[in-house]
Amino acid sequence: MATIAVVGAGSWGTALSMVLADNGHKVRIWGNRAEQIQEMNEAHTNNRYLPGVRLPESITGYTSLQQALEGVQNILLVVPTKAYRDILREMRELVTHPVTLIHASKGIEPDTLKRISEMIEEEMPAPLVQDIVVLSGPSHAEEVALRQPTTVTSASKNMQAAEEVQDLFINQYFRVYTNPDIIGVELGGALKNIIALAAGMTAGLGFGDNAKAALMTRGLAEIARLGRKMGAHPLTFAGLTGMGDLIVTCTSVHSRNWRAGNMLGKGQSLDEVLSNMGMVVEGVRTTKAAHQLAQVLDVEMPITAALHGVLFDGADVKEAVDSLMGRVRTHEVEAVPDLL
Ligand SMILES: NC(=O)C1=CN([C@@H]2O[C@H](COP(=O)(O)OP(=O)(O)OC[C@H]3O[C@@H](n4cnc5c(N)ncnc54)[C@H](OP(=O)(O)O)[C@@H]3O)[C@@H](O)[C@H]2O)C=CC1
Ligand SMILES: O=C(CO)COP(=O)(O)O
Repeated sequence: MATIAVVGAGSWGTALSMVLADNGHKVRIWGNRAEQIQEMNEAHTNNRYLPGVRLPESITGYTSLQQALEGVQNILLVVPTKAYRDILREMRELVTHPVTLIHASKGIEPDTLKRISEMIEEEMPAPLVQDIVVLSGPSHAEEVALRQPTTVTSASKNMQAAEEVQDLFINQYFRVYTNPDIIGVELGGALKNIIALAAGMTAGLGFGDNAKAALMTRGLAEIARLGRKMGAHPLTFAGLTGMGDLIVTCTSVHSRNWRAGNMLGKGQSLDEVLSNMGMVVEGVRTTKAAHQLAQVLDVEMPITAALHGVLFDGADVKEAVDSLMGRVRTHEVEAVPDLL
């Protein structure tokens, strides 16, 4: 059994710590708020992020990053994407031997247009980090913490590392597959948040399941279009980290992105929505990044562009829907014209 450091004590870091603890591993979870770490160590709860859930006693909270990381072989990084650069810079001063860095976050950095594994490579190059493994899939923390059946994917350029991470996490309620397509896995997890925001918005406007299905299907088409251009394997988008995560995020009451979109659709401002949420809504920054990527790589992403207009350029939500519905008519499947 291993000792694993989990950096990030929010909902997902805590739920994944529970999976590791259930598998017999010792977990050192790091968070930056002393009162929260004290609660985790003494009451074995994390009520702000997972209310009503009791944590296994083999999870120990740390406020010292140095102590949490000392001597471990595996580090699981689960902070919001915007915190990555700072935390990685702190970590590189503390890590003394080559580690496997597992990340379970979902986002793309605006302006640099980097995926998370690329940020890790930049900030903690080899030999500090031996392997990078991404853990992603349709998995709301609230359900994992109740030990409800969940499936995810472990992706790495090094399949042996992906399999080692599969071994750490897999159990009877948490089934882990492997996939070598780290680009597709990271993009699917990050980009579905954009579509979930849009799906929440249409629900907020009072539209029904037809609109939701349209967004999910056409959303997947534009995710795959960008993904192919970025070197992902197209089939990854039909899997857990593509279609699977799109389904769960666009249809679950747990999704922060869907709920944020819903509030926007009902007329709240972006600032109001983000301050009421109290948890990370990754899709907002990722919309900015994906819109930039679409422009740089010349990929058509109409839903992303419409959402970008609403979030950052003051466009009206209803008008954004009208403009999407009124686009120039086209084929559904891009390969079809070649076949005719
Ligand atoms: N929740 C879920 O079901 C899932 C989430 N994810 C992904 O996991 C990542 C983390 O999300 P999640 O745990 O849900 O987020 P939460 O909002 O639940 O928690 C965020 C955590 O990160 C900490 N944090 C925020 N900013 C910083 C910072 N600058 N430095 C260090 N720590 C910071 C917060 O600390 P504090 O409390 O002090 O603010 C908190 O512990 C996201 O990328 C998300 O997309 C992926 C799959 C499922
Ligand atoms: O990624 C997730 C589920 O797989 C969590 O989505 P939200 O961040 O929208 O809650």
